[in-house]
Amino acid sequence: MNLSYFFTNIQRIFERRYKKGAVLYGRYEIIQELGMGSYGITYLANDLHTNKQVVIKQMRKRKRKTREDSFRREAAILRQLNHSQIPALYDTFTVRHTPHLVMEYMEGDTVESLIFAKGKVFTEEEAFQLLKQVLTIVEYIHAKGIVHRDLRIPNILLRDEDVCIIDFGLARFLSEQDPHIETYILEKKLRRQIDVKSDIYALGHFLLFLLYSSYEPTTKEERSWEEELEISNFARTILRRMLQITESYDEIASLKEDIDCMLKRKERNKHVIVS
Ligand SMILES: Nc1ncnc2c1ncn2[C@@H]1O[C@H](COP(=O)(O)OP(=O)(O)OP(=O)(O)O)[C@@H](O)[C@H]1O
Repeated sequence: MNLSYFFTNIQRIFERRYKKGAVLYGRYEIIQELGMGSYGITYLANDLHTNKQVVIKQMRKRKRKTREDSFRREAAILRQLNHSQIPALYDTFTVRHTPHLVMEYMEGDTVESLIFAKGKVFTEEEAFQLLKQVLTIVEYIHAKGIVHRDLRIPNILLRDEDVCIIDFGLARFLSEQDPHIETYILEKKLRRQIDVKSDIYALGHFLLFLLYSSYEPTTKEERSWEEELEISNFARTILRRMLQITESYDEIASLKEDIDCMLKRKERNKHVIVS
């Protein structure tokens, strides 16, 4: 027996992870495990009442108190959000003292798997077009008084032409405070502050991943993104503000305005070149 198989099985027993075919709460039949995050184990399941596929998140056992609070908060946040590009919360239940969330299954590819498994390449224009779609959803989330705090490539997925945002496990109401914020290192602080700027900062890194998808290294020497990426000056200026290298955007609306302006300029330049 190899070591990783051994540890997986120990964890399965300790966490009481469900196997394919298990029926939870007399209603949800497990199809497969999708992954184990820091707070929960996520499954794809079939809702036997509606015959629809759903996602079930089972709270992990360790650090019970923190995780229970986090599950309650995630449920409260999802309940506030009513948007076709955000998973709807369908149900919550507790079995054997373990809370579970049942939510909408957002079928599609995460941006992470598109880039790293499927080799998708984004041009500068495509990257900003995609970012604009994400921003429309994030603007809605902020308008509901919520900040996501985990806008990374595995949590943004593409379903046909639509973008979806998943995993609200770290989301917070903007009215809350994080008592540990001062103990975080700078990078974590910038991502986790309960402020809309954290989402803008995280989306700066999201944008870097999109732009790097078309990057071909010409030297082994590691350089900064500003040296490596060949992007327009306008794109660079926007990115610098998103990453808080220069004065940060205070809200999504002004970032969207800049992106619109940049995309319009690109469109005009295309016509100038053609005519
Ligand atoms: N509503 C959903 N629809 C479709 N897939 C989902 C949904 N929620 C989660 N997933 C998928 O389930 C897997 C596990 O997700 P989960 O959020 O539990 O953990 P994680 O992202 O691996 O870790 P962490 O939460 O610690 O970042 C991921 O591959 C994610 O894409």
